[in-house]
Amino acid sequence: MTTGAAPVRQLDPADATELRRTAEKILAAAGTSAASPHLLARVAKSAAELPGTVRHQLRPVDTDDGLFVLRGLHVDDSALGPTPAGWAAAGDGGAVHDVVLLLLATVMGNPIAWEGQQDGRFVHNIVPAPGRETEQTGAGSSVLLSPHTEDAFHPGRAHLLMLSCMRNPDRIATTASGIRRVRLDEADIELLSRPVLPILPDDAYTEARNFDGGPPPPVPTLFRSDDGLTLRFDPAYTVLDAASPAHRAAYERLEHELARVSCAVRLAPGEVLVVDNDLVVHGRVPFRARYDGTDRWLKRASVRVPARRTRPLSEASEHGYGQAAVEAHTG
Ligand SMILES: O=C(O)CCC(=O)C(=O)O
Ligand SMILES: [Fe+2]
Repeated sequence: MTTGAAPVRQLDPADATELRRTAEKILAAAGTSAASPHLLARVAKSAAELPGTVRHQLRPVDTDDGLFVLRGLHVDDSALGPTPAGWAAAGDGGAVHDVVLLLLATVMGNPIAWEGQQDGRFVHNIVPAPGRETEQTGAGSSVLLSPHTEDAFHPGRAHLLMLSCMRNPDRIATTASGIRRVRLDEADIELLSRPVLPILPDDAYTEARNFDGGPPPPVPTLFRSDDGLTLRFDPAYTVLDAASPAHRAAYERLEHELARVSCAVRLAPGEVLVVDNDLVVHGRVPFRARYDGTDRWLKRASVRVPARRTRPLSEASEHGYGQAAVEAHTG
């Protein structure tokens, strides 16, 4: 694993101030950062009016790493309040940062929410939760969160994932591995491009896990899009028994390659990691939660980018385990 390799984009201090003020105004008018038509309409309008310099820093991911770190947002630790003990306790904690992230996400595309996750909010709180230390979700801590595509089980999953850092005193790393950096031979790519392996909903989706509207669809792990190789990968929730020994061996080689090219991103307050969810799998190293109000705290937004062609057309017929992504902005 390497460290410090992520491309950095520096936000102008004046732009950071503008983002903060805009978010404060929106929050004052909406009263909460929870999803509402009023909030979303204000965000859409304000995002369209942001300066060209902000837009430039939020241009699409443009390197084979498939990610960048945006630096320079304001986070005042003393004004933030204690880190909540789990997302359910977060409520409007750090709400102004939710709105800043929603503005940034709206510049990059169309933010999505899931009815069944974190009360349908468009910005999720990623904090360790007592009793859930060993989970393979953002609530976990003591175990390695293994590299995964976000919401890999679903055809409506995000194209971009944005992680905005509120605090991270122990400099705990998010990990990221780009498919364009791995070395695999043609035979492995061919095998892994076959739709063989079902990916089940993760533990954050209780309702989807009880879905009985059809068998889990087998999906390809790799896809050669017009734009280059992309992946859909979540070993912790993949039914590997569905594959032949040769297929499983290829899958294992891919896992090893992703580990080999993995880089560690230790987010600091005011930084936002943007990963292309079709090019990069992300995870998190294990850590010991503090549960004293000073824990690591990230805000997360998921974004769809209209007219992207990085996925197989066959995804359109998947049932998505009865879950539907809600788009923030329509029309
Ligand atoms: O905690 C992290 O750095 C990443 C967690 C994660 O996988 C996510 O928020 O989607
Ligand atoms: Fe994730």
